[in-house]
Amino acid sequence: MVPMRSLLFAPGNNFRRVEKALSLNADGVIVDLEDAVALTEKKAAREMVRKALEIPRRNRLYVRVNALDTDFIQDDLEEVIRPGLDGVVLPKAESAEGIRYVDWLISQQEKKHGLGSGTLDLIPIIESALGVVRALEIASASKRVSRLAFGAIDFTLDIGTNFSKSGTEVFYARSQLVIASSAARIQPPVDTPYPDIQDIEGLVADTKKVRQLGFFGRLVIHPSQIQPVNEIFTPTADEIEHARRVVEAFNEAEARGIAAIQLDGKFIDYPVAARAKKVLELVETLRDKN
Ligand SMILES: CC(C)(COP(=O)(O)OP(=O)(O)OC[C@H]1O[C@@H](n2cnc3c(N)ncnc32)[C@H](O)[C@@H]1OP(=O)(O)O)[C@@H](O)C(=O)NCCC(=O)NCCSC(=O)C[C@@](O)(CC(=O)O)C(=O)O
Ligand SMILES: [Mg+2]
Repeated sequence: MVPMRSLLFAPGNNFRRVEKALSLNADGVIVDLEDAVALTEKKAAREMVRKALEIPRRNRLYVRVNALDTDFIQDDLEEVIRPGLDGVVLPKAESAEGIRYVDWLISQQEKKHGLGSGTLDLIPIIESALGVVRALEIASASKRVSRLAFGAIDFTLDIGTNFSKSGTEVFYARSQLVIASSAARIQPPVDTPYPDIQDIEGLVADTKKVRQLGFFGRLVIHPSQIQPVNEIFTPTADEIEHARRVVEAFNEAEARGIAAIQLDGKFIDYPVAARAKKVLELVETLRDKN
């Protein structure tokens, strides 16, 4: 599993920002060809993505192409899929057929550029009512789909409201993405960008809330959002210590034929121990990455 705690967007027509994004500690960078790029700049932005692929980096590099209902997507994919690109982010994903079509377009480019078949990752952004309703079929449409992402600003526009600090209006959609991802056996979803760049306290509170809902990782739009988001998706020393004790105590009990014990007054059984093992696995993956 590739840990994707933070995915930083950088506008595809602003090379300085793309360069800077690639030098920061976001787990992934998404060079945007869609909404952050004016119609007149779309072509130039594709060239920037190719230039960006030559920059040494520690993070995974994705490109957000334009949506399926635009005239841009085919050329976007043709002109930006090159060795070094890790994946494609598809905005406004609404159907399994759409995902399969994009999967096929990506496969053509993989063949053309000598990339292994299926190497490129695909992250659909669910940001409409129809996308939320069809989340499971979108998540299951191609082996290439590693995880879904949520886009709350377009989503709330679609359902006729706005993305509020309380997030009441997106609670159902967020949970639907978590459940669909789990049912499709893909990675947990990545949450929407938090638009109030100056409100780090609000970002932290909202991100802790979505972690509890079952998300892993968040789209970010400004360098100041990377560290707080990375921290929330990194187990703390106390969480690691607790997970170690749970696994140790459970393994000992299991060896004696017991599968229900208590530790510090709390009940431990198979699913509790499995959860603790997952925490330790995440710690190992993050260690391998650094
Ligand atoms: C918001 C703002 C313009 C503010 O700029 P400002 O210049 O005022 O910020 P400052 O604080 O002055 O920057 C201080 C220093 O950081 C550098 N710096 C800033 N941002 C950086 C960055 N991202 N990457 C690298 N570097 C960066 C800057 O260059 C400067 O560097 P330096 O000069 O060296 O000091 C800027 O952040 C920005 O462009 N963000 C990305 C916007 C974007 O890609 N949006 C599209 C994707 S979201 C989307 O589409 C979601 C969704 O799909 C979801 C839904 O549906 O819900 C939808 O539809 O909405
Ligand atoms: Mg959007």
